[in-house]
Amino acid sequence: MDYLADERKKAEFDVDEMKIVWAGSRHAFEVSDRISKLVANDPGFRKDTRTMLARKELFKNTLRKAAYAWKRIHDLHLSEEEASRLRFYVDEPAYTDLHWGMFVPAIKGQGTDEQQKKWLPLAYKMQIIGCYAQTELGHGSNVQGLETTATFDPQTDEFVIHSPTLTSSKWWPGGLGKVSTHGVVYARLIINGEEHGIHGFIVQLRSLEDHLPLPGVTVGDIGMKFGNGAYNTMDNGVLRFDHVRIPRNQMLMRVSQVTRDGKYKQSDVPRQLVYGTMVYVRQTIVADASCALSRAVTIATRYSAVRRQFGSQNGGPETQVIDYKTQQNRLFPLLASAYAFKFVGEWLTWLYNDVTQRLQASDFSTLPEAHACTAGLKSLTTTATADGIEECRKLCGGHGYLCSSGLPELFAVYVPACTYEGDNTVLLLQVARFLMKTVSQLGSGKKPLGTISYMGKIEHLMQSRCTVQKAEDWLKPSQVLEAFEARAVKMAVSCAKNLSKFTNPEEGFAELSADLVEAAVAHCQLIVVSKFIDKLQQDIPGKGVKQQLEALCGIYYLYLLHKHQGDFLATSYLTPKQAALANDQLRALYTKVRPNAVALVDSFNYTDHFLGSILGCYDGNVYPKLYDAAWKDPLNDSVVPEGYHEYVRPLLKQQLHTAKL
Ligand SMILES: CCCCCCCCCCCCCCCCCCCCCCC/C=C/C(=O)SCCNC(=O)CCNC(=O)[C@H](O)C(C)(C)COP(=O)(O)OP(=O)(O)OC[C@H]1O[C@@H](n2cnc3c(N)ncnc32)[C@H](O)[C@@H]1OP(=O)(O)O
Ligand SMILES: Cc1cc2nc3c(=O)[nH]c(=O)nc-3n(C[C@H](O)[C@H](O)[C@H](O)COP(=O)(O)OP(=O)(O)OC[C@H]3O[C@@H](n4cnc5c(N)ncnc54)[C@H](O)[C@@H]3O)c2cc1C
Repeated sequence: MDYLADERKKAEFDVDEMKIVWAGSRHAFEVSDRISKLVANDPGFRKDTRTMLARKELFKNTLRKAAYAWKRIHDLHLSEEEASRLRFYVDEPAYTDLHWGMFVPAIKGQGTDEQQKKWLPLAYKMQIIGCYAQTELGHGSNVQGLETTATFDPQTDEFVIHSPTLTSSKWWPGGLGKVSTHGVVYARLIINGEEHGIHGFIVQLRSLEDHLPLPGVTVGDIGMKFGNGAYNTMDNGVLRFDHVRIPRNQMLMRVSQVTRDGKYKQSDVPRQLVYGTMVYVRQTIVADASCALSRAVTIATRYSAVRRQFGSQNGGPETQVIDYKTQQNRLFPLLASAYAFKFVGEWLTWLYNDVTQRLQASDFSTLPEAHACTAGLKSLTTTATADGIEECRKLCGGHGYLCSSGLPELFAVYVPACTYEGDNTVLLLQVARFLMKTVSQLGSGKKPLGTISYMGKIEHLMQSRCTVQKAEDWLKPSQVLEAFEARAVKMAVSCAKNLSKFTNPEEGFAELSADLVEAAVAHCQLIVVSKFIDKLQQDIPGKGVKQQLEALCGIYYLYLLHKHQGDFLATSYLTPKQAALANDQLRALYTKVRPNAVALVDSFNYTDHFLGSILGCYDGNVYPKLYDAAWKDPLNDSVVPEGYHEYVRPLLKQQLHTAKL
């Protein structure tokens, strides 16, 4: 029986068409739909006991799943797109993520043609397994501060890789702890006593015969991480080198080279390309944020439609908690954010592909913007998604705290995304640097392009005032864009003015860094809002689909406007009355979205297997499932628990000395 059938009947739009919008294309939908069912129906990919397994058992099970996934990919002749969908629906972090997601891209992006020819075929067949070994015990954010050394030995034509201190131990790389045979290891290049900065080197870590560490290599897992199950399926590792020798041609030499006679040469590509793998992964993290958030929102929305508390009249049913405005005000902006992040993720993938093509044609002009966009949007979307998952847990009340809700594990797996691939604050400071540079160049005749083109309208934006007179005026895209542009430009200019008061710009930057981070957030929010609005300019078929997306877009920007009202008011673009009208419009949009809420999360097309949540199951039959699951918990295997006779019974039977106690 479908306990959510009434909700589904209320939908005012074509859910099948919305599924295609969400997937990106009809083809993408068909692939995704087919692979999600394939995974859901395969007992080899079961994951319902994951939070109950001890680490060793959990890890072994992940190794089994990864091998099984690889076999299925081969047996079924899956394409790259299908394999990537399979990884997504298997829904378990594993060493394979780092192999495919960072090791291979690092060789592709930073290796010469010759190096790619040698290493990629081995990596593609998984005859070697690689990780990305950059972070150390002492330094993660400060890449220039890494201590591992790679010293060129001209006698033998080798590099000597060494960990000179405890803090130079590699620490965190995923897949390193127990599985990787190789790593792209980042180290300070030293030639003839002279330092040449951080470079990547392909280093073999373990024997391909018996998997033992090679001489001079000390390697292991760094231990349990946050949450049950969760990211503990991954072997994040520690690694030390004691004068390990590798051939000279294992330095990744696309960006710079070391010749046989020990000369250091720089190609005509910018040295920042050494950071290229991080740009790539940040882009994939943005594309992934909408998936994690939409998953949590699906659970919270379906459950909020099932759950009833208070409000019974004349013995009738109580109120569905989704009908409380407070619930809507917490839930619907997250639903809207999931869609917003989907569209900005699609756009960022386009931007990344564009910059990659330009780099191949030696056009490096858009690299700073690509860096700022990937860094800023990675920060914005992961922070909002991690916070959003936790909010969804609270939206589900007490039951949200049960592992069977799926939300605790989802949060524990997701939250490190705020830290890995760049701490979110550190990344926003990169965006702020980019903004300050842009503002400082405004008078120079250099036209700001792309996501900072609005800075070209600075004079207009500094003076313009909001013209909204009634709540519906907040539905005009041009009005909304101007509001977000004026806020972003005014915050950036205010920071730049304050910075100019310092004689030492670096000191000023450090002192004003909290304001700079806020200016960076305003800029990134503008990007997300503008990409959502751009999406709505496209032809979107299907009854009512565009209207629902317009309502969600409105919720996304009006919620931000309400939350950051202080910024908008402080920059004098808005009056308090106009801010209040924005809030009136926001409430009106909640009412519009309410009957469509369940259908809007159905449009994500997630299987029950993928959701892994009793509260979010498609049929909404929550209570019997919760009740049954409780009895299946291993603690209920026996009526009287182990330890009763040892620890509880003696307490119950003790003779107290003081009867008054
Ligand atoms: C069980 C299931 C099994 C299934 C099996 C299926 C098998 C097959 C399936 C195949 C499917 C594929 C699946 C793939 C999945 C992919 C998923 C990926 C998973 C990802 C997991 C994440 C793991 C985490 C990894 C990491 O964390 S790696 C380490 C990351 N580290 C950081 O991010 C460090 C952060 N710090 C920095 O980036 C920098 O140092 C800094 C930006 C802070 C700069 O600091 P600094 O000020 O010192 O700067 P520099 O002097 O170095 O440079 C300044 C100038 O350079 C510019 N700059 C800086 N960075 C960049 C950049 N990245 N790009 C371009 N330019 C850059 C600055 O702007 C400065 O420029 P200016 O001088 O002009 O101002
Ligand atoms: C689950 C997980 C997986 C990972 N996988 C990998 C991997 O595969 N390979 C790899 O190489 N690394 C990996 N990492 C490491 C990760 O990239 C780093 O932890 C991350 O870049 C943050 O660096 P940090 O740990 O040095 O943090 P720190 O920089 O020490 O941050 C600590 C605090 O200091 C603040 N801070 C730091 N610098 C500044 C500044 N300049 N201004 C203001 N505030 C500042 C930060 O905001 C933060 O609040 C992984 C980490 C995790 C958690």
